[in-house]
Parts: sequence; C-alpha cells; structure tokens
Amino acid sequence: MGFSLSSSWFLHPELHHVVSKMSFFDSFLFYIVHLVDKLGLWHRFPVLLGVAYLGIRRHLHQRYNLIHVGGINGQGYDTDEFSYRTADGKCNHPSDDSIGSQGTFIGRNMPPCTSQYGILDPHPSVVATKLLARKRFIDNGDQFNVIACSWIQFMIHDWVDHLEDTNQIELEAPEGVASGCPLKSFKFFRTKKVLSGDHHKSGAVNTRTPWWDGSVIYGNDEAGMRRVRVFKDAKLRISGDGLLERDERGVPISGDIRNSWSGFSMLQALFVKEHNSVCEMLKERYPDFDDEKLYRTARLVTAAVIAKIHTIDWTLELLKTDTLTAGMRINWYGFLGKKVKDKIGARFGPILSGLVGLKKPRDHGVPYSLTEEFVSVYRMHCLLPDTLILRDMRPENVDKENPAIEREYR
Ligand code: HEM
Repeated sequence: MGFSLSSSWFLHPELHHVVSKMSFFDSFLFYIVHLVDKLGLWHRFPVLLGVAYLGIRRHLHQRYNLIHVGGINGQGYDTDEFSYRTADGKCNHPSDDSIGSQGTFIGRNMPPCTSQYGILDPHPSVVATKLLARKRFIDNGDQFNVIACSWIQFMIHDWVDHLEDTNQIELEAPEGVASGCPLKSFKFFRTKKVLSGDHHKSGAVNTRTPWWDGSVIYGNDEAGMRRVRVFKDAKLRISGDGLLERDERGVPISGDIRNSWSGFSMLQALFVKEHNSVCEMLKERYPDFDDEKLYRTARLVTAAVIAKIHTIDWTLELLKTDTLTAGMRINWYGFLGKKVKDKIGARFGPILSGLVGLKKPRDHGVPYSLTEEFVSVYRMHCLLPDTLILRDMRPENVDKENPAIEREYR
C-alpha cells in the first residue's frame, strides 16, 4: 500500500515490510520522521515543529506498533461497582475485567525477531559492552541525581516484572567481556515462556499490575494488599522512625520489595506517608467514610500524584528540552493548558484537554498492556553509581557544608 524509497542506505531492509503495510499518507509521514532521525535533528527543532514531529511519531506508533499478545479472556462487569483500584488490577477497564490485571501478557511494539540467529543477533555481549556498559560515571547530580534513579526503579516496580522460571541458569561471559568485571559468570532465572493461545504461540506475563495504580506501595494482589494495610482509618503500615516496617526476617513490608535498597525503600516510605496524610485529610472532610472507602479514595489520589510527578516533573528533568516540556504538559493538560483544564476539566478530548481525565479509555483498538520494548528501554541499571555514600544528617551532627560520611557501599 505505502510508497517505497527502497534503497537500503536510507531504510534498513528489516523495515521494508513495516512500511509496505502503511497507508500512502502514513508511509509519507514515516519517511519524514525517518529522515529527521537520520539527520539527528528533532531536538534542535523550534518547539512547535518538535511537538509536530512527536505527534507524528505517536500517530504512527499507535497505528502500527501496538501489538497485543494473548487473548482477551475476561468478562464484562458492573463498572459503577468498581470505581477504584482493585488489589490485582482487575475490573479497571470498562470493556473487560481482566485487562491490566496481574498475570496478563506483556505486549509488544515490534513483532518478535525473525532473524535466524534469534536473540544472538546482535550478540548479547556486544549489547552489554557497546550499548549498556558504562565506561565512566558522569556525575550530573544537578540535573539527574541518585534520587531520580531511585524514582524510576520505584516506577518500574509499580508497572512491570516478567514472570520467571524456577530453574536458575548460568552464563559465562566471553573472555573479552568478562575481563573488566569481577563476576566471570552470571546466574539468573530465565523469563518463563507462557502459551499465549494466539499466533504468537507464547509470551511473557507480568507479575505486577501494569496500571499506574501505586501497586509499588499497595501490592499486586489481595495478599500483598492485606500485608501493607492497617485496616484502621485506611492507613498503610509505617514504622515509628518514618521508614518501612520490617518483618521478622528484617525484610521491608511494602507493595513490592524485589531488589530493594535504601533509595527505593525511601520513596516507598515517603508515599506511604503521603497516603496516610491523604487519609487524614479525607477523614476530616468526610467523617462518614468507612475504612474501605477512605482507602480506595486515598489510593486514587496518591496514585494520581505519583503519575503526575513522573509525567511533568521527573520526565522533564530526564529529557531536559523545551520541546519535551511542551510535549509532556500537552499530554497532561492539552493544548489549552493548565488554567483552562483546572477551570473546565477534560472537556475537549486528548489534544485540547490532555490525556488525563478522559471519559473513556483510548487504547487504539488494542487492550492495554505495557510492552517488551518498554521494559527494555527502562533497564536503566547504569544510572546506579558504583558507590553509595551515606552521610550523617542528624541535626545535632550536621556540618551543613560537608556532612560526615557514615558508610560507603560499593
Ligand atoms: C540496587 C538497585 C537494583 C537492583 C539490585 C536491581 C536488580 C534487578 C534484577 C535482579 C532484575 C531481574 C534480573 C533481570 O531480568 O535482569 C532487574 C530487572 C529490571 N530492573 Fe533492576 N535493579 C536495580 C535498580 C534498577 C533501576 C534503577 C532501574 C531503572 C529503571 C531498574 C530497572 C529494571 C528493569 C526495567 C528490569 C526488568 C524487569 C522485567 O523483567 O520485567 N532496576 N533488576
């Protein structure tokens, strides 16, 4: 259907079949963005042109790069009954109760690789050494410090984790790759292949709820939710020193505690406190709300605060350009801007009033899930510094200019 500029210097051969499926107009748009990408230009565009470029990318992405994996096996339900975040993410999409729940398939933006070398092309050691390895830690703390690194892990643990097989496997790194690394082999659990019952044959499932529902502090299922709740005044468990409570084995008690460390745990404690103070505020205003109603309302508020911080604070720091600032604010408030949205709400659809607060989900004909590619780009382990320095910040000890170092973790 689409028109073709087939020379391979311009278009990688693997992209030909993608373009050939596009409408004439869309393939024209594709060639424009592809040219801009080849020239490395978009971030130098004036803001409006840059926003138009991002808009075209999003249009193509929504039309050609949302690939559902697995069937839709849920049922309809009474949406009025479930106007809150459920423990396992069920009943949060009006057309089907299972969409976005724990244990659903992770989608895709591209079909699985068709190369005869499978995941060995490009070879993982090339990816590890050329793409992912950090040659030198560049401290750009003014823009993007270790708290920002903790934040993105905090978000990942709200959204997505591949279910793993129980057999541990060990990979020995080739000599050239392992030479600079104290570990000569890597042990890990392989992603579990689950039969998908569709033309993909198999896929991976998400052990977390992919909704932006604060499951990182609230848990991903009924048991997780019960573990963190006090069941009085809708509060979540937090210890007297303002940090997370720990169980008898010393393991922190929170919604998701996998790969925990101080930066991540600190954000969990902070948002438990946020939830608890929202509960207090709501209880004062609505004294007849019971524990359950208070909990549900406070969770909606806290999850929305988390989503807002990520969209129009964190992401703007990460991708610090005027075009990104405009793009992310348009996502949230629409072209009409914050003042108009604050006054009249999300009345004029996603472009004018932003994506937040729409009456119906816009999932472009594909049931909502996060995707394999989304997870890959968020494997931002190289944001972690080699050494974490803990300083003594107790008021009586603080040397404000240079607080004493308590411990260093390597
Ligand atoms: C001390 C901190 C961290 C530790 C110990 C840690 C450890 C791990 C481990 C063991 C896995 C699973 C093994 C694997 O699939 O490779 C994993 C997966 C992952 N980590 Fe981290 N990580 C940390 C920080 C971060 C940070 C800062 C990010 C930034 C976004 C991040 C993003 C991810 C992602 C996206 C995955 C894949 C999840 C999936 O399989 O669906 N991690 N991490």
